[in-house]
Amino acid sequence: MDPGSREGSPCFSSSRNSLFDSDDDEVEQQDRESAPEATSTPIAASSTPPPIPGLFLFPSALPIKLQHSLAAALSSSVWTSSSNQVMLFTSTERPSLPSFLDPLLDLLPEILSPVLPPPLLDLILHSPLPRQAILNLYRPGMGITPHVDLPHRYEDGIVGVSLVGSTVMDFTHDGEAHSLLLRPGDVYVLSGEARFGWKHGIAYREEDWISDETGGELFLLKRRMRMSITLRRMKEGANVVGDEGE
Ligand SMILES: O=C(O)CCC(=O)C(=O)O
Ligand SMILES: [Fe+2]
Repeated sequence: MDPGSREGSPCFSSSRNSLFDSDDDEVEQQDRESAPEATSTPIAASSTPPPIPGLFLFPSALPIKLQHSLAAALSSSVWTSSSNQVMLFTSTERPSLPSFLDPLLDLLPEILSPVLPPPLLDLILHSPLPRQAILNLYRPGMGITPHVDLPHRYEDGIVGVSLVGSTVMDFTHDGEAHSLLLRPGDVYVLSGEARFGWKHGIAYREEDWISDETGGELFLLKRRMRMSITLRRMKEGANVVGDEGE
């Protein structure tokens, strides 16, 4: 089924450059099946977030039942074509994302409120700006090139949700690098410096070196399939498909 043809579905795009045919130098839509270049030597990742201002990790924030229902909905209604990345947008005409995302959106206040500063929380939860959801499917070996999500197109406060399998997200800035283990059910937020100043990416690998909490013992974690849901607010005027407005 093509979710784009569903009655009342949000604006839908699975084509690579529907919204991103711009000369922005940031990487946006990406082919995640093949590594664009040799991957640098991995740093052992840990589940403790690195000291990057504006990076927040909410470990195991999603109840197992919700993880399963989201993964099941993605499998049955989204990953039905060969595409492994799908973008959904809200707009005035289509103010909601698909209903299978509702339980996640409903839970976000409970997860984020105790930790995030109120203005950031407000932007993420209550902004009238249109919302975008990116749904990504990574098979073992797939990744995403280091990038900054387009700063002119998306607001601060990017929420990421990991499902099914673990991966390692790498953060780089001015020669500094950190790696963070993301487990199923984890939620992360990129804001401020972490969102605008640091690149984030996922190396094209089939396994990751992980260090335990103390930074001591290392073990190799084989990647399984991973699904992710990324939620962002689109800046004013950035939701017009085909009109870059820049
Ligand atoms: O899979 C993820 O958690 C990250 C996805 C991402 O960075 C993006 O789509 O811009
Ligand atoms: Fe990103």
